[in-house]
Order: sequence, then structure tokens, then C-alpha cells
Amino acid sequence: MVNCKVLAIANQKGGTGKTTTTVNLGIGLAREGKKVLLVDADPQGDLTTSLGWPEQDNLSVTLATQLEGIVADREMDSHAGILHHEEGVDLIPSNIELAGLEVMLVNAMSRELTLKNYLNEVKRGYDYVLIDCMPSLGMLTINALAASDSVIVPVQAQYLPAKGMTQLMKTIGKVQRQINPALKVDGVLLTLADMRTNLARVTAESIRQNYGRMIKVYQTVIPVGVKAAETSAAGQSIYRYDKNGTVAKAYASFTREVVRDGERQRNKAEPSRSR
Ligand SMILES: Nc1ncnc2c1ncn2[C@@H]1O[C@H](COP(=O)(O)OP(=O)(O)OP(=O)(O)O)[C@@H](O)[C@H]1O
Repeated sequence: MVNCKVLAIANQKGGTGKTTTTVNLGIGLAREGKKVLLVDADPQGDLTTSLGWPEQDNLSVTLATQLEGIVADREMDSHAGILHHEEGVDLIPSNIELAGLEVMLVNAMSRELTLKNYLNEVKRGYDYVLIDCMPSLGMLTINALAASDSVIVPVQAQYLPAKGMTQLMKTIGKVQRQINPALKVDGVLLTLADMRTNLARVTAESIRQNYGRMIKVYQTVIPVGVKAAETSAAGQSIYRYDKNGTVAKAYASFTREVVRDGERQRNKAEPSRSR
């Protein structure tokens, strides 16, 4: 696809809903008719488990294999290892081998661009590539930011995230200045919100106050839901596991926001097509 959009789902804080968002935004986009590739860029392999491959150590080709091939400048079948989930998305899986690869990257030529170089070989067939980042700002996350058009930042609505956000924004700024000037922050997604309290609203206001107009907070807020915590073990999206629940409705609405943003950005980039 000429207009493939690469999105990093990133926050160096753990447990903010990155993996859950990657699964349900990805499958949400597939349900809107988009061709979607999900990339597990976390050696914990949570995305791979969440999509139904808990025995990830048995996978013969993973993201680590492909990146190692790029580092070693070896001829590879770049589509080898891509898995197909029954809800219509593809996945480049990961397991703990990716941790060793991160160490190897430090001494590699174009070390920040290894993931970008790999994705350039596979993204052609997709409308969206979503990268589930690990909870750190190390070399793999830098690779994800270098390979992306935009970042979405899931933030737990319960916590005022000022300090962690500053660190993340500094890293994004550095990547924009030194590696990927076109990188955008599409927005902050408030997750795990207890809808009985006002905390989501307070957190959204705090982000707007601290980051001004620089960062958009998505209209949709993802509520806490018991069923949402069970989807990972079931290897299913929330749309299949609990299709009438509030979390499924919220992720469907968030997906529509992301599609609208994509259309707006495309029309801006190609004004003649919007007339
Ligand atoms: N809306 C929700 N309602 C209830 N539980 C949720 C919801 N979203 C995520 N969870 C649960 O919260 C935990 C953290 O979510 P998730 O793994 O998506 O976060 P993460 O940011 O990817 O974590 P890590 O930083 O460890 O990679 C998981 O146990 C997940 O099942």
C-alpha cells in the first residue's frame, strides 16, 4: 500500500494498556476493512501471547530472527514468520530472543534504523502497521519511533503522568531532531479508567495543561472491565470475547477516531484528492 501508516504504541511506564490497545485497535481497524500488521516489539512477547500463541519459545522465526538477518546483512525471506490471526490481522511475533537482539543492536551499523529497514520490506501490503513497544526507552523503542509515522501513548487514567510523560516526550523530541523529523504524536489514550470517578477528566486536563496544544487527548476513554483482563488468556479481541461490553464499545469508538485522523492527515498531505 502506498499509504501505509506505521503507528508506535508507546509508554515506558509498565501496565498502561499498550498491548491491549495494540490488539483491539489492530483488530478494530481490520473490522473497518483495513489490512493490518501487528509487530510485537517487546521481548516479553505479551502481544504474541494475547493473540493466542503462548508457546512463543517454539516459534522458529520471530522479529528477532528478521532483525538479526538485517544486522548480519543476510538474504532473508522477509515474510517468513508472519502469523495470521483468525480475526483478520497479521502478526510478527516475539519472544525472549528479542532481548539478546537489543544488546546486539548497540554495535550494529544503522542501529536505530534496523526495524525501519525490516518494515520497509513488509509494510507494502498493509494499510496500518502497529508496533507494541516495551516499557522502556531503550534501543528497541528508539527503533520503533524511528520506523513510525506517529505515536499513540496509552496512559492510565488513574495517575497524573506528568513525570513519565516528560521523559517520553524528550525521547520523542530527540528522535524527531536526529532520526525521524516526520514523527508525530497523534494523541494520548486514557486507559483503565474507573468511570465512577472523575480521574480520567482530571488526568486529561493535566496533560492538556502540561503539554498545551502539543498533545491531543483522544475523546474516547477506555474503561476498566473484568472481561478485558481475560481476553489475553483467550487469545481473542474484546470484540469477540465480550462484544456488547463497555470496553468493546470504547475500543470501537477509539478505532474510528484513529481512522478519521488517518483520513485527515492523508487529505492534508494530498490536497488534490480531497477536492
Ligand atoms: N480496559 C481494561 N480493563 C481491565 N484490565 C485491563 C484493561 N486493559 C488492560 N488490562 C489489563 O491490565 C494489564 C496491563 O495491560 P497491558 O498488558 O495491555 O499493558 P502494557 O502497557 O502493554 O503492559 P507492559 O508495559 O507490561 O507491556 C493486563 O493484565 C491487562 O489484561
